[in-house]
Amino acid sequence: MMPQIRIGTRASPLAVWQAEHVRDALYAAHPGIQVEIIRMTTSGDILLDAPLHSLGGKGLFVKEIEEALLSEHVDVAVHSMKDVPALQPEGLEIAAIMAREDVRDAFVSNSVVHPEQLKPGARVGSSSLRRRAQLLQLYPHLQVDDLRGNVATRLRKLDEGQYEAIILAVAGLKRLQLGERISMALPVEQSLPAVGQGAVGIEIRSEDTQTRALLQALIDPATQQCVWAERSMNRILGGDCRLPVAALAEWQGQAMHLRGLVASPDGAHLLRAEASGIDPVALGQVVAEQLLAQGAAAIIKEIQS
Ligand SMILES: NCc1[nH]cc(CCC(=O)O)c1CC(=O)O
Repeated sequence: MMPQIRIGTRASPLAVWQAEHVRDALYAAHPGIQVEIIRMTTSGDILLDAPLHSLGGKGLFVKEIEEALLSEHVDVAVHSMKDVPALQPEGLEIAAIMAREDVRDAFVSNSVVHPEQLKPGARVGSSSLRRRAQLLQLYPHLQVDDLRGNVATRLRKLDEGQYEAIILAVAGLKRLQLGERISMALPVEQSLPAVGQGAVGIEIRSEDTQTRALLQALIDPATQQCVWAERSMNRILGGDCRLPVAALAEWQGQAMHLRGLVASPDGAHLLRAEASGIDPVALGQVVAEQLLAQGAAAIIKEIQS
C-alpha cells in the first residue's frame, strides 16, 4: 500500500505555504505517496493582541500542533524552526530540516529605503526583543513599538500609517511572494537573525520509523547542521525564544562558522561571540560559553524576572 502522511500546520498563509512545500517535496521524493494537510488554529493565533513575550512565547504556536502529533491525529508537524522551542516534548523530535531561505531580517517602509533615513522618534514596529535591541543599538533615536499578527496583518498596519517602518523576516515575505515589499534586507552584521530563521523543520513521533525514513529525502544536511549548532547555543542560554538571543551558523569551506548574540532589550548591552567547528553541539556550546563569560546570564536573568 502507498504510504499516507497527514501534515499538521497552523492555518496562517505562511504556515500553509510551508506545509505545501513539505507536501510537494514528499510527492517529488516518493511518487504515489498520499499527503493530506490538516490546518489548525492555535491559541497563539487567537491571542493576537497581547505582547508575545508576555504570553509564554512562540511555544504557543507549536504546542497544540504537537498535541495533535502525540495523539496521532497527524503524522508530521511542519514548523518555522524559528518558532520551535529548544526542547521537544517527550516522544517527539525534529526529524528533518529543509534547505534554508534567505536568513536575513527585512526592513519594510513606504517612506524610506534605509533605517538611517528615519527621523528621531519615528515608530518602528516589531515585537521581537532581538530585532528591537539590534535596531536600537544602531539607531537609539528610534521608537520601537509592539507589532503582532501574521505577515499580512503587519503589512496592513504599516500601510495604515501606524508605523514608519516594520521589521519582518525576508524568508516569510519571499514565501508569500511579497518580496517586493522589502525596502532593504538588513545585513546580518546589523541584525543577526533568530535561531533557525528561514528554515522549515518537520517534527514526528520518535517511535514513527516509517515516517522518519520517508523524511530522510527532504533533509538538507548543510542547513540541518547549521540549525543544530544555533539551537545548541540557544539551549545552553536558556532556550527561551522570548529572549533577545540571535545566532547564525554558515558553512565556510569544511567548517561551520557560528555567530551568537545576547542583547539587553534597550540595545544598550550587546554581547557577541563567534567560533568555527564541525560538530554542531560542541560549536553551540563554545559560543554559548563565550557569551556567558561576557555576562550573558545577568542579562537573561534580568529579562526573565
Ligand atoms: N514568528 C513568526 C514567524 N515565524 C517564521 C517567520 C518567517 C519565516 C522564517 O523565519 O522561517 C515569521 C514571520 C517573521 O518573523 O517575519
